[in-house]
Amino acid sequence: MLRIGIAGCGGRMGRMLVRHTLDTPGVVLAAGSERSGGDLVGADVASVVGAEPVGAAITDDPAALVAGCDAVIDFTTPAATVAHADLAAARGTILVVGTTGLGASDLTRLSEAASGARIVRAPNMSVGVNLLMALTRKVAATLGEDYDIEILEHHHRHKVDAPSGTALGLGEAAAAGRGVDLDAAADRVRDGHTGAREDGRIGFAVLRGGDVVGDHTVMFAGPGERIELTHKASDRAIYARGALRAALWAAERPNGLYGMADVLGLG
Ligand SMILES: NC(=O)C1=CN([C@@H]2O[C@H](COP(=O)(O)OP(=O)(O)OC[C@H]3O[C@@H](n4cnc5c(N)ncnc54)[C@H](OP(=O)(O)O)[C@@H]3O)[C@@H](O)[C@H]2O)C=CC1
Ligand SMILES: O=C(O)C1=N[C@H](C(=O)O)C[C@H](O)C1
Repeated sequence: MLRIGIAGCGGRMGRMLVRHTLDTPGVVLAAGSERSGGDLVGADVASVVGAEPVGAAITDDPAALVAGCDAVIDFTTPAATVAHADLAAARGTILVVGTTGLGASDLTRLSEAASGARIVRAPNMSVGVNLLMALTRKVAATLGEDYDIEILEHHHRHKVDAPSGTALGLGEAAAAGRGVDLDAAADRVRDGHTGAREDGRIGFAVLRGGDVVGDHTVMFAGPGERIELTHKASDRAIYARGALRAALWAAERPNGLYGMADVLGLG
């Protein structure tokens, strides 16, 4: 049995992960954490979904979380995630990272930590979105620059980072298909008198509102036609199932930094 610890177990994804850990064969709910001073600290981790106690109290000590399980699943904040990565590397604990909004220095910290731990990081753990990424790369590689690439995303009103990690991942896939660097090609914001669209750009458009779980479209707008590849999430369970699959997959792998394409065999 793989002992799972859920970082940020009181959050939207944290609760979904607790529920799925309780219901998934081969894993056991062993630990959970919340931010220091949070109301849930000290409660049984299963209580966040109203389930029978599992005998593990929610901690606000990240070291205790990492020490109390074989695999931490982390959908929290960039600052918490990099701290978990350092601790996971020191103990050889598996780390599955769903947190988005990580900066370049955070990603470097995760890479360094992966010399001491198995880390799976993905901005989206669903099977559908990872297939969409593979399709996006293929379509971008097939079409020429006369097809303008625009990436649209819509999320719930509580989301704090933009564009979404998934939208940026789709941008990376499109850029890789075209053989260009996303940082150089991306138009992440447009406002005012921007001038006409330049060839070769990859544009982003962000919507926030309501309780939308996560919608993403990659549009290839060409002369006389448009191709739109769309994924719409209606249940956060797709991310929780992917994260648990990643933890079980990583348990059989050597230390290193992996993505969902590795877990799903799409690489
Ligand atoms: N990769 C994927 O498939 C997916 C990724 N995500 C990403 O996951 C992240 C979380 O999303 P969501 O669940 O909606 O957000 P929430 O804000 O609902 O959940 C985050 C939780 O982490 C807690 N937290 C914050 N800091 C710490 C800390 N230092 N230690 C322990 N817990 C902490 C928060 O507590 P508090 O409320 O007190 O701050 C909160 O309970 C986002 O980055 C989101 O983009 C979301 C869905 C799918
Ligand atoms: O914050 C969310 O909710 C989501 N975040 C991830 C992202 O930034 O892409 C994944 C999913 O879209 C939901």
